[in-house]
Amino acid sequence: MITVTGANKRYGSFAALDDVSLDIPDGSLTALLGPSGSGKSTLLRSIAGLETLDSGVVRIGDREVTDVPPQKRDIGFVFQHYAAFKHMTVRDNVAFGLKIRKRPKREIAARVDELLGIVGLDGFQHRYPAQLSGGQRQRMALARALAVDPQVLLLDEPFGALDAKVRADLRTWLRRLHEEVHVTTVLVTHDQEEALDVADRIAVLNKGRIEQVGAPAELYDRPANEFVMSFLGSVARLNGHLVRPHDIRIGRDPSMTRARDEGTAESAGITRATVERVVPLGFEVRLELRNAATGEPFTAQVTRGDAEALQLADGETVYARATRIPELPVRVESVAASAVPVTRGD
Ligand SMILES: Nc1ncnc2c1ncn2[C@@H]1O[C@H](COP(=O)(O)OP(=O)(O)OP(=O)(O)O)[C@@H](O)[C@H]1O
Repeated sequence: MITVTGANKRYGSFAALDDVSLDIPDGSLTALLGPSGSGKSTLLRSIAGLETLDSGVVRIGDREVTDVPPQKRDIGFVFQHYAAFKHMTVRDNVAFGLKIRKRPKREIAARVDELLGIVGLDGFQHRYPAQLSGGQRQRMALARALAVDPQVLLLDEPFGALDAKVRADLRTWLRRLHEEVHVTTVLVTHDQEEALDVADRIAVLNKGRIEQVGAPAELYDRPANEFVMSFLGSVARLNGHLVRPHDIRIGRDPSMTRARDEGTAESAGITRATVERVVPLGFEVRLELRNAATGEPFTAQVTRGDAEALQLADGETVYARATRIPELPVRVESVAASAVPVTRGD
């Protein structure tokens, strides 16, 4: 277990970490997710010992490490831009930590071969870093971080500099690696899809504070507040409620929800909207709509079958109704406003 308790870090008057407490269970893959500047890297670097907290305590396992230097914390660390030793082969880069620990040569050779197999770099032993692709270089970085059998693996946007396809491949690969190696892993990312895809726990950060911690599905389905809900996926605002685009039903006329029996379209929670764009996304279709009453744009996601049945075209009028409205403890006026600190949950 990694435990951070009451962590504070200021740069001048700016609070990068504002009384952060977080438990990271053994063997988990926890993502620190938040917008740029929310304090994710500062928190990770504090766990690594690369940053000194103004106050607060960091524990790794049963050891308090708050004042322990990074090299004595039993951690592996991978940055976005991994600084490999350019003049060393892949094999020597991965072996580096073991060599300085003066492990027997045979043990080092066996461990390096094993790791290169795990990260899918068999046969690349004798290449130099410049002869690897970006994705291969990051996998070498992971092998190097894992070589010394750290108690904890800390990853700061490790795939951040790679293109979308390579990122997606490496995500799948990291998840499999974690299933195999099971080292407690903390991953910093600003990409909600990456966090939902890879992590078994997510801590959402905003302005130096933790908004919510939980399993991905828990955060997605039961967000603690509008910030978490907006950050974990697309949202639309219908009749003052934040809803997911796939929780919106679209019809050609207001009676689609038995509104006639219940009163006017507005009282039944139906929104009149204009179709601005119909965007096919494979199985689903994204509808870009504009609220006829407020002029606000929003999107709805429907199946291709539903879209075809509706025969939608740009400029047409449709009616939208939320089929599911998550209960949020705090309501604010707009999605944009949810980025200001209103949602502390305390
Ligand atoms: N050495 C420093 N001096 C001054 N301010 C700093 C320093 N390091 C970080 N900050 C500020 O602290 C805040 C948090 O930074 P941090 O790097 O933890 O954010 P982040 O969530 O990781 O963002 P990003 O995804 O952009 O890296 C930012 O506003 C940043 O400008």
